[in-house]
Amino acid sequence: MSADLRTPVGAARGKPMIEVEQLVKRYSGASTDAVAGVSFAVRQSEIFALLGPNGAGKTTTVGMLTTRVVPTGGKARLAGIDVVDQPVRARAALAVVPQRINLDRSLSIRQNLLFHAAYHGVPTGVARSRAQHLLERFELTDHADHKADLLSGGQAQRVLVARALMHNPQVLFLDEPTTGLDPAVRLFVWESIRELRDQGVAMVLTTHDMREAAELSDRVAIMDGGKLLVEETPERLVSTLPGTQTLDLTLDTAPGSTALVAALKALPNAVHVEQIGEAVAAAEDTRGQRERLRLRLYVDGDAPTLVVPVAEVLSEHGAVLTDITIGRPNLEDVFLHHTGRTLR
Ligand SMILES: Nc1ncnc2c1ncn2[C@@H]1O[C@H](COP(=O)(O)OP(=O)(O)OP(=O)(O)O)[C@@H](O)[C@H]1O
Repeated sequence: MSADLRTPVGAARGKPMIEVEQLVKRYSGASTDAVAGVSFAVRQSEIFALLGPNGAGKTTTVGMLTTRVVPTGGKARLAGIDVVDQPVRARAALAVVPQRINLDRSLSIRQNLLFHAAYHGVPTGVARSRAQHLLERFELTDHADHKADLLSGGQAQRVLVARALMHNPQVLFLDEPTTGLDPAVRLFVWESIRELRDQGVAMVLTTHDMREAAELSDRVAIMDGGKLLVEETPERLVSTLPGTQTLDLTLDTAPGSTALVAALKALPNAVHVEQIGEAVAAAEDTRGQRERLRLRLYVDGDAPTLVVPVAEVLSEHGAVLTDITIGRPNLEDVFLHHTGRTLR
């Protein structure tokens, strides 16, 4: 990155760059709050992931922080600037990498970068050299004068990140930054995000991809029903889960599996059982109506020793095992544990 891009490399994670206090949004006509009193802070050189199922309130929260949505309560400051009292100054401090490619298709890549800089009042000379630097940094120089509508998805995503950096933001909001990208471009974008962190940028990442959240974030918040349920480092979140290994079971069973789940939970070393997603109706057979169920068993100790006892319990309850996988708890399990849902 160019020398003019913000704080020196290795800047200490220090000053709070995003400060959110009891932020509330109730859309007009709604009977409940879309965001119901959320508080958190993100420091310089920190990546904060905001995770949650559909309708949790993530977009609304980010909307308030980026001045697109007016809060109905609480406070939010970016780089010390109140987003409601001083939206223009707040917008100068922030940038958004959107999920949807919203480049001006009639302009070249370079022009897209320069227009963005002009909108933010960056002097022309500075904008030109910054654009050149970012085009090189994001390996876009060969395409700099091509129209934006000729780009591949991966190239367009790199342009979106480059464009966001044209006015040198202190706070960056990333919305599903690598969805749909091939693995190589994805790693490249991740690497660029880490470099920005090293340069002092504070980032809020919204993603449905648990691997992305685990790879990038310093802290993760899980949101549901307009509230933050937990907020911690990814490692600590995983370590607070019950059990050290997991057994994922897919089975066909009669509807209503309470007794089966209780019997699995009662097995030695089984510490917790969670249903993954909704049960799906399966074909009827001689035993009557059946459904397909996915369960995750959290196990203390050696999960393989539980495979035979699990099979016995299933057979006692007339269930047929169709798939079994041994794993370790990860961020996805944390999500499931707190929201009762998988991400997709
Ligand atoms: N403009 C709006 N007017 C009224 N209600 C809205 C508006 N935008 C969002 N909502 C409601 O606010 C709640 C939170 O929605 P929001 O889009 O913030 O959630 P989200 O976590 O971003 O979900 P997703 O992952 O689906 O994008 C939902 O109940 C949604 O229907």
